[in-house]
Parts: sequence; structure tokens; C-alpha cells
Amino acid sequence: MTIATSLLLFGATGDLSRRMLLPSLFGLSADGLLHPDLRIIGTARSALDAEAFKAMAAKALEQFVEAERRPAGAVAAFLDRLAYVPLDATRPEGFSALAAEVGDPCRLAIFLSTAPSLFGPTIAGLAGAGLACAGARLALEKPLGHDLASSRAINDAVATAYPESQIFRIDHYLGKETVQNLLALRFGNILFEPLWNAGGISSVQITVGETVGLEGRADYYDGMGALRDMVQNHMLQLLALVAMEPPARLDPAAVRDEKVKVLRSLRPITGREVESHSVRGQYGAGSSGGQPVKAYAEELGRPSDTETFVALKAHVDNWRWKGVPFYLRTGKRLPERMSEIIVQFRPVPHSMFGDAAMKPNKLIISIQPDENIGLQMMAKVPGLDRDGLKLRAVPLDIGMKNAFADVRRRIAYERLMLDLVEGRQTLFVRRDEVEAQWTWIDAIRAGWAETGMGVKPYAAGTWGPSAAIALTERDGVSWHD
Ligand SMILES: NC(=O)C1=CN([C@@H]2O[C@H](COP(=O)(O)OP(=O)(O)OC[C@H]3O[C@@H](n4cnc5c(N)ncnc54)[C@H](OP(=O)(O)O)[C@@H]3O)[C@@H](O)[C@H]2O)C=CC1
Ligand SMILES: O=C1O[C@H](COP(=O)(O)O)[C@@H](O)[C@H](O)[C@H]1O
Repeated sequence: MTIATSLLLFGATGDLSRRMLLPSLFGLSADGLLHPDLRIIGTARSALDAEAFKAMAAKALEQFVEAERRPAGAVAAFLDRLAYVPLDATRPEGFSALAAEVGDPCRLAIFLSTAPSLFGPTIAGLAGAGLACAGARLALEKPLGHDLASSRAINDAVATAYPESQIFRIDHYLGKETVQNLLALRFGNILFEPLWNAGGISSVQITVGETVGLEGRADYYDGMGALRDMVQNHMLQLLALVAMEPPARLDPAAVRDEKVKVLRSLRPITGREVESHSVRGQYGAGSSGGQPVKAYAEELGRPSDTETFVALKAHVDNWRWKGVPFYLRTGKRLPERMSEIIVQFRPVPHSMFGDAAMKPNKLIISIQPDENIGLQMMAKVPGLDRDGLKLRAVPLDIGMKNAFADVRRRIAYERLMLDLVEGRQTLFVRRDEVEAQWTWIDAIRAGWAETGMGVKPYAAGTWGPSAAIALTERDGVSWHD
């Protein structure tokens, strides 16, 4: 595994670069985790020189890195790594100037933080300038298309210059600490695996709630909606990690082989099934964090049929998960920013305590805002119990914050950037995974179009339309709010 000595950052002046990528690279540089020779070459259309780019980067660090984490020396050392080449990626002739800045093209990492419509010309330009060497790595930001066909077109364009072993497709959820902790929890403990199947588990819920609205990404978001923006990628990756078979090794092929099997086993939701298996919502006026907020259409400035909320009932059609519903829900302007996975175990087969207070065990994996793993267990209520034992559900909590109080938490992009420059592919999404994800999503969208299923309103600051509650209640299941 060779470590890259140049990182080429396309879209270097953009929002993602300023908010996430440059701050993450800075964090790694400040902690001595980057190769001392690593140079970061920013590129975008803006006609900046290196000094102006460094000034922009310095400002981004001021804005997005806490003051105590950016001592002046570390900032200066980071800025020293930076160079900038202005380039319109649609014009092939500009790429030779870029190549001249790159040292060894076989020790190059490239990050495309630009609109996917630029991927094709960028790849052609890179290849034409000799920057598609066998050792080079290419990271691609989402969205990787807006459906299966467009995703295939992007992947085909990329594959003309870079083989799959050099492609790093970003899903930033895979860089999150608790998401990887799922692997540790499932495969580092003997406790869960014997029950981790349809015999022991009655349902799984995955919620990714956001309090924010459009956040200045109106055109992008309105063209995508919650299903494509969040479910197609992050939520299906979470589902795959929960449902996959134990990989034999923690390596890219073994982990991704298991995930893709799950994604391909997702039962298609087609035609009229969308009416009983999905709910689309769009927020109206309401409140967020105690402040009044506008309706989606008002924020957007025009009427729209794009969903800002989606709830789904999915099934993984294989031996392990026969008959177990996976409920997914995500939305903007929900009451909390909260991502969690709830694994609902089955009741004990026979209760010697009577039925009254028995609650089946529940595993609660909180991804954000706090990392927490909780197991709801039955315990005896203290007392003399003249009328028989009384039981109550109590939490067995592992607060990651306390359990690992002395360990610094890294944001997802720090881990992903480091894996990119050092060449570890496990936390990046393989082409077959993306395509299986799109296949499942496209069928749902086709069903929505076929049935004319529109969006149901919900007030900002609530958990989506009431139909989302009915989706689970019909099966006797409640969302874990
Ligand atoms: N922002 C976010 O939170 C997230 C963004 N993404 C995705 O990442 C990508 C970048 O997003 P974001 O940073 O928000 O977008 P921005 O619009 O803020 O930035 C786009 C970047 O692309 C550059 N660019 C535009 N046209 C060209 C061109 N013809 N040639 C070369 N460079 C060009 C811009 O350069 P210049 O300004 O100099 O013209 C700018 O640096 C998008 O695909 C987005 O969907 C994914 C997840 C989250
Ligand atoms: O990819 C995206 O993710 C964010 C949510 O990410 P998180 O790390 O804050 O949970 C979402 O806001 C955005 O719409 C989407 O494109």
C-alpha cells in the first residue's frame, strides 16, 4: 500500500471543501498523521493564486475548526502544504498545468468534490494529462447519479481511466465512529450473533432525523428528495451493515461482498405496493429549535412535489431475515437531529412472570448526536414481592463518550481522507453496491410515478405525516421516538 504524496482536490473553493475537507485535512496534518511530503493541490474555476487559496483555506479553518484545535504553528504548517491551480474542468487543455504541480503521478490521490456532471470531462482531462497512473486513487463525492442509468454512465466514464481497485466512492456515514462500531458490536461479541436473525429479531428500525431545512442547497435537494438524498446511500449502507453475514476478514472485498449480497436481496417494492410500504411527506410551516420556520415550498420559492420525508417498510429476502421488516425513516425539519438503529428482539417464548409488564429486549444503537449503545433488559423491581415478582424494562447503557473519554473523536471525513491517501478501500462503496442501491430505489420511484403518489404534509418540528405512524402501527410496531 503506497501512501500518496500529492492530493488533488477538485472543487477546492466549494462549500464541502471549506466546511469539511480542508478542516479534516488540517486535523490530520496537525496531529502528524499525514505524510510529511503530502502536498494538497486545490483546483476550481476561480482565478486564485496560491496565496489567495491559502487565505481562503485559513478563513475556512477559522470558521470551522475550534480555536483550541488550531495552534498557529499547525495552521502555518498546513498552509505550507497547499498549492492551487485554476482550471475549468470542461477544458482539457488546462490539465497539463495541473500535472506539472503533481509530483509522482503514481502516488496521487484525487478527490472530486464537484457536481457529477463534471466527472466525465475531469476523468478525460486527468487521463490525457497522464494522471491516471496505476497507483493513483480517485475519490468521488455523492450523488453518484440520480438513478441507475445515470449512475452507470458515471461509473463507466470513471472506469475508462481508473480500475475499481483505485476508485473510492464516498458515503460519509461509513466514516462515522458508531457506524463502524456496528461491526465491532456484531462481530466482536458472541452474544448477539445467535439471535441476530428472524428467530430472535422481530423488526429493525433505522431513523435519520434532521432539524435543518434546505440550507442553501435548494436546487440540488429539490431535484433529489429524501429517498435519493439519504435512503439510496446512507440508510441502505446502515441496513446492509445490520443485515450482512459475518465477513471472514476486515478487508475491502470481504466486507463489500457481504454488503452487496444484502442490497441485492432487498425485496423490490413495485407498483401499488408503494402505497402500503412507503410514505412521502413534505414539511409545512412549523418550528425548529423553538423558532418558527417556513414551509418547504416557501423556502424553495415555488410549489414542489419533492419529498422532504420518507418512511419505508423493507424486507431482505434471505434465510436470515425471512419475514423481518426493516422500517426506515428520514426527513428534514424533524424534531431532533438523531440517527439511530433499533433492533427489536422477540419476546421470551414463555413468561413465568405473567404477561403484564414484559417487554421484549431492544438494542438501541445511537449514531448521533451522541454515540451510545443501549440494551433494554427486564429487571426485577426491588421490593418484597408478596404479589409476585414485578419486572420493569431498564437500560443497560454503554455511553461511548464515557467508555472512551480519553480518545479524541474524529469527524467522518478525517477518517475517509486518511484512508484515501493511505489506500484503504473498506469504508468506500463499490460499484456493485451503488448499482444495487439504485435498482431498489428506482423501483420505488417508478411505483410513486405509476400510482401518482404525492407528498403528505407535516408540520416542521414533527415526526412526519401521520401515515408514517400508521406504516408501523399496522404491524403492531411503534417508532422509537
Ligand atoms: N456541501 C455539502 O454539504 C455536500 C456536498 N456534496 C456534493 O459535493 C459536491 C460539491 O458540493 P459543494 O462543495 O457543496 O458545491 P459548491 O457549488 O459549493 O462548489 C462547487 C465547486 O466546483 C467548482 N466548479 C464548478 N464548475 C467547475 C468547472 N467547470 N471546473 C472546475 N471546477 C468547477 C467550483 O469552483 P468555483 O466556485 O471556483 O467556480 C466549486 O469549487 C456536489 O456534488 C455536492 O452534491 C455531497 C455531500 C454534502
Ligand atoms: O449526504 C447528506 O447528508 C447530510 C446529513 O449528514 P449528517 O452527517 O449531518 O447526518 C444531509 O443533510 C444532506 O442533505 C445529504 O446530502
